[in-house]
Amino acid sequence: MSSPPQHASTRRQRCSILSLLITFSLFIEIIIVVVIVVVITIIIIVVVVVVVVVVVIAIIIIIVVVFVIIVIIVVVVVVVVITIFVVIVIFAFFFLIFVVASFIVVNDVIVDVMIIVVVIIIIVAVAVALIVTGIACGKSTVTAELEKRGIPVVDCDKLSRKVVEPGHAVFDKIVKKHGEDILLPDKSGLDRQKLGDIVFKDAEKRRELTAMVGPAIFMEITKALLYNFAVGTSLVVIDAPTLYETEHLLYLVSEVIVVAASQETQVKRIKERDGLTEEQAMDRIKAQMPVEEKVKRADIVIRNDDSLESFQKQANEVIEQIEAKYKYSLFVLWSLPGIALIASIIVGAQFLRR
Ligand SMILES: CC(C)(COP(=O)(O)OP(=O)(O)OC[C@H]1O[C@@H](n2cnc3c(N)ncnc32)[C@H](O)[C@@H]1O)[C@@H](O)C(=O)NCCC(=O)NCCS
Ligand SMILES: Nc1ncnc2c1ncn2[C@@H]1O[C@H](COP(=O)(O)OP(=O)(O)OP(=O)(O)O)[C@@H](O)[C@H]1O
Repeated sequence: MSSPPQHASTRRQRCSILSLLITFSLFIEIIIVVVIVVVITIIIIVVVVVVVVVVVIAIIIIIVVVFVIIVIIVVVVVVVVITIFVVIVIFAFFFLIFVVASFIVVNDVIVDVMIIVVVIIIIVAVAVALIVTGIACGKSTVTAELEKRGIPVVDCDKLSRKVVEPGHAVFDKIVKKHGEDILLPDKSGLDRQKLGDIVFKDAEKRRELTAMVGPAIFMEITKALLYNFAVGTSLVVIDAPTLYETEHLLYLVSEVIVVAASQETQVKRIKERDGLTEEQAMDRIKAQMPVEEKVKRADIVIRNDDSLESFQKQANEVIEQIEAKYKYSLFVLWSLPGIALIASIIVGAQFLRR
């Protein structure tokens, strides 16, 4: 009768071992799950932190790089602008010294240097178109239209009149060379027709006269161009009938416009306009390079053998063409240094007066 209780106790023992095992395995499972959850959470946190850190660093790097690039661009632009401005102001100041000095000391070297400096300024800064014609081909008609449109015209024939007025050194040289007979009866100036009759007949005398008058005309042209540079003009037209004969101006110009007419037309117009004889007209025409030769070298040709209306129409088309081409040529860039140049002239003049 003792065996059944033994079985019961054994079963109980087994049951308690089994429940212990189950509890233990549950415990282990819970620990494993907790460990897994903790590990996954840590991994997620680490990944999120790493991603956030990387993104933040990337944003910071991008901001820094963009900022550095902007700073570099700003610094470069400021340095370049200041450098250009300072160079031009210094340049303008030294140029002024040349100008004033050349008025005080008439020294050929200074004048030459000055001219080279002006020529460089003008080539860089101002578009210069040039009108060339034979005598009575019609350039005054074109220049009148240019002036109507506000385009400055430097008229070499007018300048050649100005530099031989009494009181100018060139006037004295011409009188010294040709004697007082070359003066008007009241001695108020040169008898231009008389002088013309002499020089248009004689190539050597014409060459001598050009050598006397030419440098003074060239100085006047450079002064006029410098003035236009200083006030920021983008296009200047030089009216130079004898451009191809003298050639100096060719280095300055961006565009050569030739106004051409046949020889018969020239003679007819000279006779009508100036009251000269056929022979006097031919002397003047022959003194110049043939118009057709000039036509060959031109950039733009305007023919003037027909009616005034058709000539004016052509001239207007050409003017519109060059006006559009050079409308904005460096105006903005150069008007400021131009003002600096004028300021330098005032300061320099006071400096030299001391
Ligand atoms: C000889 C001068 C006094 C005659 O004066 P005038 O009033 O009678 O004529 P004007 O000056 O209007 O000239 C008439 C025509 O001849 C042309 N011309 C003038 N000088 C020259 C020259 N040396 N060679 C060729 N053509 C000339 C002009 O361009 C114009 O088309 C005058 O032309 C003069 O001083 N010329 C020398 C200066 C010069 O070379 N001028 C050219 C323009 S830059
Ligand atoms: N198409 C035309 N028809 C008729 N007359 C004209 C025509 N073109 C110009 N003329 C006249 O011919 C003359 C010469 O013209 P303009 O004075 O314009 O020539 P220019 O080239 O300036 O002469 P110069 O070289 O002597 O200074 C003027 O009297 C002008 O009125």
